[in-house]
Amino acid sequence: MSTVSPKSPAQHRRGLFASFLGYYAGQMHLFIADIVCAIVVAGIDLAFPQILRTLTGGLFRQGSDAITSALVYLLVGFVVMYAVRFGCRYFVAYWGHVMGARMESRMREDLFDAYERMSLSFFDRNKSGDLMSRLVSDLFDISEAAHHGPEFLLIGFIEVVGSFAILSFINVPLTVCLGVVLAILVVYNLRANLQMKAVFRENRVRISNVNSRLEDSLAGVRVVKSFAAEDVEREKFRESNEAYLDSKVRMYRAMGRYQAGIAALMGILYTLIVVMGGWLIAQGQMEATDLATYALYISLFTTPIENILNFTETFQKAIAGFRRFKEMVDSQPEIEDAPGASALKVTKGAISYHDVHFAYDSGDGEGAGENPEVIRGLNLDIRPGETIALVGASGGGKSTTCALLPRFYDVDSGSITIDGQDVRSVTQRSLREAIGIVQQEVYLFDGTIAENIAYGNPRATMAQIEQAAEKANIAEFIETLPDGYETQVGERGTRLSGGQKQRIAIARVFLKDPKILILDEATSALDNESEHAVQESLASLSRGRTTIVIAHRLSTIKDADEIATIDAGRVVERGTHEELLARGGTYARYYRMQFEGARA
Ligand SMILES: Nc1ncnc2c1ncn2[C@@H]1O[C@H](COP(=O)(O)OP(=O)(O)OP(=O)(O)O)[C@@H](O)[C@H]1O
Repeated sequence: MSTVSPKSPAQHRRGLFASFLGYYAGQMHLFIADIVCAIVVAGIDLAFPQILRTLTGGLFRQGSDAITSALVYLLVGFVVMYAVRFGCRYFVAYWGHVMGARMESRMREDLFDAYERMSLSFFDRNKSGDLMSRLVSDLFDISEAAHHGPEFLLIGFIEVVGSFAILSFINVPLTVCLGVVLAILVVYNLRANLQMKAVFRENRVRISNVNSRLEDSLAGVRVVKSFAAEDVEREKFRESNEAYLDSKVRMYRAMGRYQAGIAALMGILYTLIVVMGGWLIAQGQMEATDLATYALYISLFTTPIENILNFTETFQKAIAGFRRFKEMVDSQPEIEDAPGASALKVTKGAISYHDVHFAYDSGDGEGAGENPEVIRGLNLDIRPGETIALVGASGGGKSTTCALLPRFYDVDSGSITIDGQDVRSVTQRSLREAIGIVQQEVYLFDGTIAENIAYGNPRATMAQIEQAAEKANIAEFIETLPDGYETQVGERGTRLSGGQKQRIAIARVFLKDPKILILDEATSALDNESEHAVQESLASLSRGRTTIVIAHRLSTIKDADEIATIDAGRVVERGTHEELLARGGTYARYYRMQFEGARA
């Protein structure tokens, strides 16, 4: 399992906040300017009703000449004030968003780095749709909160405190009444927030299910088409889409109730103020101008509170998103280089498995001991330059045996050595550089043929790429293409045949030129003709390299130097093709089954 250092909840919250603040680094100038602009906007908004109060209370009661000359100053003053407000608003809306987008971009890079760092078992446990939704929607929520948060909170705080002070100055009894309604509003909001949190969480899970469904269906589109299973896929997608819709409906119901509740409270507040204010005016305890000004300040007082309360939705999503983000970027890969690990030195290419035990971690929280062992005391010595074929029943552990060599997973006990060096004691980079893998499933990246052959070696020259293609028996085909090596292979190599993709994968390994080779059912998916061509390329690739081959078609491996039969995670017999046939054991039985099956 990935590990996160244990911390108390308070420490965890502080750490989370500190690391969130860390993403403002390098943007401080924008952050400060954003805050200054926000303060200016809040100040101007606060000043306006007070100016109006002064005018209606004093100036507008003087003669028309005095009003006319004052209006010119007033006009100039208002133009300047609103021009400044316009500039500040623009800055907050534009640069504030840019700042948020830059933070989001940095977080996206950090998250992608974390994904790249993770061991294979992490990807066994996590759905790619979920990982994608973290990269897209979570980070968007965080960036929104990062830039709107300080601005809303600060403008809101200044307007609320400023207008409350002015409201209290204008009329105390009315402000007491306002305070009571405000207290109810806050309690109401806190309760509604608790309910909404659960709805948001559910909503997030549902959208990641939709993403996973979509991912799955698009990745398996060929299987879908070949089974004419579009309706099945549609139905599965409809289910997760409807579940998402349901959760959205619940979310909007909760939000609707919440906002309607706020509107009702505001209605009650205004009614109370007008009735109480009217009564105070009738009693001669308040001026009509003051009541009008009071009403204007109420909206300055309550609008930011509403904004802040509404913002809590974004804020909550951002907190949940940032927590998930941090959990991911702080996770340590299960497989790491040992302290002081040295580079692997392959002198001859001898491989040894010593009493290896291994179980896949099911990721359900159980300890490794609870998971069924797939490799159970496997011993295997492979001589330098030898080609050894692993055969055996499906699920016996052949692919797992191979996956342990480049440390895609770590053994639970026992050890694997290359030229006497434990694979856990050397750097993963040097280990994986020494091993070339050709699998049944070839993955080509969207790009040109040349880019795909040179994958992992961006410094490869065109001559080297062509030479690798030559050795893999694919150069001739590439040269017939109008764009040659610059031909786009399409997403996952969809524009190429299985055999062509396979030979491009082989060319990749030729270019890499590793000392050790793993061929995991590299030809099983091909027809006889393609298999023959690929087989030739593989034979030339394995020359002079220690090679482990897994193949179900025994005809393709009978030329191997040795064959090891693996059953239930152990090597049960080993020898040359002839020796094993003569022994009449498991291999001989498989061979007869396939041979007779082919003749039947
Ligand atoms: N990533 C994984 N997570 C959990 N279990 C796995 C994983 N990969 C394989 N297994 C399980 O490990 C066992 C051995 O699988 P493995 O692929 O090594 O067998 P194999 O001999 O190569 O089979 P085949 O010939 O069918 O490819 C199987 O029971 C399989 O279900």
